[in-house]
Amino acid sequence: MLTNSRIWAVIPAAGTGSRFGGKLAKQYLPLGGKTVIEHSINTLLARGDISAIAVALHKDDEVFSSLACANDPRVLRTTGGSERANSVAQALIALEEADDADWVLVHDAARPCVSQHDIQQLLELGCAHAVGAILAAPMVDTVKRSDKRGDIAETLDRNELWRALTPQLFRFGELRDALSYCRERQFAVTDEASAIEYCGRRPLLVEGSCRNIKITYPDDLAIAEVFLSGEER
Ligand SMILES: Nc1ccn([C@@H]2O[C@H](COP(=O)(O)OP(=O)(O)OP(=O)(O)O)[C@@H](O)[C@H]2O)c(=O)n1
Ligand SMILES: C[C@](O)(CO)[C@H](O)COP(=O)(O)O
Repeated sequence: MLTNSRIWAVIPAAGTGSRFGGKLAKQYLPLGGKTVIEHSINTLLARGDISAIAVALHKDDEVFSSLACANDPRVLRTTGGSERANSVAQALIALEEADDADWVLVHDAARPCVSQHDIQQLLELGCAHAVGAILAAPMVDTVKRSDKRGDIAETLDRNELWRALTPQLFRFGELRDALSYCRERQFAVTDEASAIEYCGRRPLLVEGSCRNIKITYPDDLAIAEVFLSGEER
């Protein structure tokens, strides 16, 4: 057993996909015979040790209820907010039975290619860590910082740089309080780890597959199709 505490999950799915474009939000686009979000949710549902999954939906969402996973007794719905962090905070509130010491995995609806292997690694290492952990991918390119004109200001040491992925794993109460702390101070929080970091804590980086892409632009969908095609995950 990974932990004596329960494990819950949150799927922020209230975004409008402004960078992707199109009429239908990217989480509902078809991908390998399902929608993008169904891959993300089904991969978590396939684990028997997740007590429930709270999905944060856009206030005008009319699609989610038509998906098969919407009828799963472990899938709860709530309305998200204008920023991703607000959507996550709302979803935590929806998990009414969670205790502060329980663990919660937060995973973007828009990351349909996450593997069971990477989730298992995250849980094994994260539940053994004092703060929690996130999946992340080491930087493979040479990285530049630009100045205001767009000229190169410096070349960064990529050996210290990682791209933050999801899922991200934290104690339920600590994450709720960290998000609230940052919201009150209007700190920019683009992932759960940054909220925890603002509170002076240092989560663990767990190396995950670079196939765990976020569908952000249209080309990403074609890449995800290739990653998911006929593959044992
Ligand atoms: N207010 C928001 C914004 C984003 N998300 C979710 O957070 C994940 C990652 O966000 P991103 O890829 O930025 O999605 P969008 O906000 O939809 O895209 P964009 O920034 O291009 O508008 C997605 O699953 C998205 O649905 C959310 O729940 N609530
Ligand atoms: C949480 C996240 O997926 C980590 O990379 C990301 O920060 C969310 O997406 P956004 O593009 O920053 O909204």
